[in-house]
Formats: sequence, C-alpha cells, structure tokens
Amino acid sequence: MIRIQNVSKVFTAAKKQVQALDNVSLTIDKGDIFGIIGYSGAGKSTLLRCINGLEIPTSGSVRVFDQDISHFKEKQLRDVRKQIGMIFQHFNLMNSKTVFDNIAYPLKLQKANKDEIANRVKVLLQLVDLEDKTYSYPSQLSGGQKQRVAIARALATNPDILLCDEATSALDPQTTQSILALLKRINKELGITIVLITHQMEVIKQICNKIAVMEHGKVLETDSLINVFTAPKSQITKDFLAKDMHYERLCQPNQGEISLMLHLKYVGNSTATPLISTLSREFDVTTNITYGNIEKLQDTLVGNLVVDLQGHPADVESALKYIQQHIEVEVIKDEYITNRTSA
Ligand SMILES: Nc1ncnc2c1ncn2[C@@H]1O[C@H](COP(=O)(O)OP(=O)(O)OP(=O)(O)O)[C@@H](O)[C@H]1O
Repeated sequence: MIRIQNVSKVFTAAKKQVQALDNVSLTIDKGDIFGIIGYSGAGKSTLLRCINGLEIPTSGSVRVFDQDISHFKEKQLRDVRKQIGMIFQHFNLMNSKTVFDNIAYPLKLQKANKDEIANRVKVLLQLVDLEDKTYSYPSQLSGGQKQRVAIARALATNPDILLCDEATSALDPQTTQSILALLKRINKELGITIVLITHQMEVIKQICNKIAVMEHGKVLETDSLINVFTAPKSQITKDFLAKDMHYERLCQPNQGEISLMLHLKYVGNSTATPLISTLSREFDVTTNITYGNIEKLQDTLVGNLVVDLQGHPADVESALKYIQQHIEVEVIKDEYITNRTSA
C-alpha cells in the first residue's frame, strides 16, 4: 500500500544543509498498524509527511496506492490526500468552530450536501463516543476528547490510511490507552491502515504489528513487532526496550564475587521454563529479579526478565552457560562488575 524506496530529503535552512532522511526504504502493507520510533530529530515527521506529499523527497520514490507521488503536482496531491487522514500531537482543531463544524469541515470542502454532512458527522461522533459534545467548542474539551474530535475529522472523508504524528504525546497515560484502543478499533473494524510516529516504545507495543527504528535520518531496522522485541539488532532499539523495562541493579556483589546483569527473553511456550529456581538450586549463585513481565504481543506471549546473577566467577560463568543452553539471553549494562575492595 505504501512503498518508500531510497528516499532522501535534504533541507536547506540559513545556507546550511540538513539531511533529514538518508536513503530510507520501507514497505507498509494494507491493514498494518506501522510504528516508526526514534528520538527527536531522527526524521520521523519528515518521513510521515512524505507519505501524504506534504514533503517532496530530494531523491527516491514514494509509492502510495501504487502511484509514485514524489513527482505529483499540487492538484494530484490534493486528490491523494483525500484518501489519507492525519492527526497531530496538538490536535490542530479550529477553536472558533464547534465539534460538529470541525468534523464537517473536510466534507464541506468536498461540497457534500447538508444532509450527507449531518449523517456522516453523527456516525463519526458515535464512533469516537462524543455525541454529547456535538455543539461544544474545543476549549470545553479535555485533551483526549480533542484528539477524538481530530480522529473523527481525519476519518470524515473515508480515508484508507491514517497518519498519526505523536498523537498521544500530549496525553496522560490513561487517556493514551483509550486513544490507542480507539485507533486499534478503527484499524480492525474499518480496515484503515495506520502509520504512527512516536518516541515511546509503550505506544508501539500496545498497537503496532510492524515497526521501524530511525536515527539520524536512517531506518536502522524494520520488522514485525515480535521480531524486533525478541531480537533487536541496533543499539538504539535495545536502548528503547531497556527504557521500557526500567531496570536497575538492586544490590552490589560481595567481595570477591562478580555480578552479571542479564536480560532473559522468553517467547511462546518457553515462558513456562522454571529456569530461575533451577539456577539457585543447581549453581552456587544468587539471582535477584530486577524486572519481569509477560505480555501478549500480537497473540504471542513474550516474557522479559532482567536478573542480577551474583557469585564467584566460575559459578556465574557456569550458570550463564546453562541459561544460554535453554533460552535467549543478553548480557546488559556492564559485562562484569567486580566488587574488589582495596586490600
Ligand atoms: N522545514 C525544515 N527546514 C529545515 N530543517 C528541517 C525542516 N524540517 C525538519 N528539519 C530538520 O530535519 C531533521 C529531522 O526532523 P524531523 O522533524 O523529521 O524529526 P523527528 O524525528 O520528527 O523529530 P521530532 O520528534 O522532534 O519531531 C531535524 O534536524 C530538523 O531540524
């Protein structure tokens, strides 16, 4: 549905050149909820804006609905944009217009008649559960309600694609959950392909089936959510995942012992492996669990356990070998921390 091939974008500002996108290639299929994650300045917004022709690549091609839009004229781009809705971090509603008029606006531009507009707005307000706010003004709404109005407006013209530019970044965690649930429902029930950009792994994890990780204008890796979560390739992806897990060392090893912080990854049935109890029983090591969770990602159980393994070097080595024979494990943070007090 969307095929981005070797796209680069260079901006020139104050006689300086900024390479916002550097040879980016991505494929987004119909029905995907595709998440693009990266830190500020990675090029996410520029890439998203290339999909609806708000930015034109310096080189490369952007194919949407099987047409290369990178050379389209403004009139052709306007037609393509009718099939692509967009929502933003700060909602971009018209404050002087009611909820009804905000949602009706794209329909009025399309010269729909009064009855068509009234019917369509009613359906959309039902979809986003805001019928009781039909004649309210944006200033009378909460952030989450404003984003619901923005979603209804973006869907007014029945688009096939919805682009979400940091759509939940200005919302509290609970409201974020409800907006993500709404996006998921829109994807499932209306078959709308969603492309979202974010700097929060939490958001990606909740709803995306595929993901791309960006840094300095480049896509470092792109794969299914499960593959990226269970076998991240780039350091920045590992950093995002680590941040999502909030782990830290709970205690320091005793004198002469070493400590190893490990990330154990369980996928599917291996979640049941009684590994930790075996470690304490069979090897002379202590294991402190500093983080643990099991979650369902796209119907697959994925478990993450961060343990601090402590003991004498030979025992820790044997325990590590044992773990490696059973599940995927990554040594995180410092490889070895030896607590040697000066003699
Ligand atoms: N119109 C522009 N003119 C000049 N430079 C730009 C323009 N738009 C973006 N840039 C630059 O391109 C780079 C990528 O910006 P972009 O907004 O795409 O990143 P981002 O990952 O979306 O960041 P953020 O999360 O902060 O929005 C940045 O260095 C930015 O300053």
